[in-house]
Amino acid sequence: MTDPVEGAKKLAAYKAVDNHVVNGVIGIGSGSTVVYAVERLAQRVREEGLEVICVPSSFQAKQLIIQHGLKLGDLEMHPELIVTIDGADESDKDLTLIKGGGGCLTQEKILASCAEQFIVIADYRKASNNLGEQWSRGIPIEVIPSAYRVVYQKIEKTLGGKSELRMSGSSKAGPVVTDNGNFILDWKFDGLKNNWREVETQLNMIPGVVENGLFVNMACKAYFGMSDGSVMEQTV
Ligand SMILES: O=C(CO)[C@H](O)[C@H](O)COP(=O)(O)O
Repeated sequence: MTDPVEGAKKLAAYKAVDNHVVNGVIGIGSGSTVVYAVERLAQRVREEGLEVICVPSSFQAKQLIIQHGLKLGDLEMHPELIVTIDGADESDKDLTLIKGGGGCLTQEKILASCAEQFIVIADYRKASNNLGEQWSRGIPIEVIPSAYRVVYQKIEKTLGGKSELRMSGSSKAGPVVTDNGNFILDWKFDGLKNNWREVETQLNMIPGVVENGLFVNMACKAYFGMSDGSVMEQTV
């Protein structure tokens, strides 16, 4: 693989799957790094007879599971997961994450909360000391469509910063619509906030907010693929 970023994603994903997946029910996150995790899972199923049921966090994850011929499950049938493996947009020194760059934060947080172990896989660009150092697109917040304006006004009034409604771009006129039929606000917070747990709670207390992309005290380990071909492991 010549692209260093893609190579780094693959290294992290393969190592996490090798170190953490045993027979059982697995949560599958979303994004481009997770593609490699599903690829490795499918290899292990073929080569080692690994027996896993995969619970997806998004339409994309469901498609990946099906395309690789893996067993598909859901939280109604399998509310307890041995591990969830997912990417991140940024991860700080405490493994507090920003997630939701792909708009799937709500299901991703649910799957993370149902797992004995929540493992992060990412390339070297995602590791930082403090949130906001690497990821400049803000904290994604899933909102009920009719409330997007009142939510962003309330966020700006209580927490400052600036929010933007995420737009679809050239493929469709209008805003991004999540797998749940909602909108996404990207909140660019001002400066450094220290107490992310409090911020996460404050955001979720605003009527109209479905969930936000701050994952606090959820991840137990992160694997970062590095540009030199190594994998940096971070544990809390
Ligand atoms: O939170 C997510 C999607 O909602 C992704 O995990 C996050 O955006 C990272 O994606 P990628 O692996 O493509 O860098």
